[in-house]
Amino acid sequence: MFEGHDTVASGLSWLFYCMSLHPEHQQRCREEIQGILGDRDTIEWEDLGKMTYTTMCIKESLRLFPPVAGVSRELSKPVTFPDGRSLPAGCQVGLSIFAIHRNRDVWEDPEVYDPLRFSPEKSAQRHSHAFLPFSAGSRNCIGQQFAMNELKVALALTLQRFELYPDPSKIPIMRPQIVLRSRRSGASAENATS
Ligand code: HEM
Repeated sequence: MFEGHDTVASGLSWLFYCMSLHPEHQQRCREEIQGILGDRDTIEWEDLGKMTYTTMCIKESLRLFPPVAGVSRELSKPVTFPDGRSLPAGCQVGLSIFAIHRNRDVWEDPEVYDPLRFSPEKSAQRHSHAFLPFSAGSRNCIGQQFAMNELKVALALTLQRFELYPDPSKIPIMRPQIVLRSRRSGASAENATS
């Protein structure tokens, strides 16, 4: 349940929340999706690769609210850091994905939701491990492509029908468990056609 379900549920909840807070990005995604789908209410495989702005919005949401906020590893060999400090083999090391995603040395105004950080040009300038929602290395997430596709499909079909608004009476409170949850929903939806 943790790997395939709770993670996507967390990612989707925070994505809806980000969209509700940023109607301009929400509308740009909606227009992109309408341009791809036209009158269709089903999504074909080829549609997914065309959702470039939507993908940037999803990534920015995964940066600010990584469903898996941290991972841990047991060192199989000693590690020496650039500053000369080192850790011996056998150490348990915790890695905060949440903190990496908000590192001021890497991300300008890290608290700001800005999908354009994930434009191809800006992404190319960044270290490959600056953005790690699916971890990295040999034990990274085997479901990441599937997860991204689920998020795209769910967002596309939702934005086609609904407008998302923030709910000020239910501002979410982050609750990092194994998966980053919220105590409250944070957003509500209204039929986009009414
Ligand atoms: C937004 C959704 C998801 C996120 C953020 C996510 C994140 C992660 C992360 C960070 C890890 C590494 C854990 C670690 O290093 O200890 C992981 C592992 C894993 N994920 Fe995902 N995941 C997501 C969705 C999925 C889906 C949809 C599936 C399956 C269809 C899946 C299957 C797995 C499996 C099997 C592992 C363990 C891989 C291994 O240990 O070799 N994940 N995931």
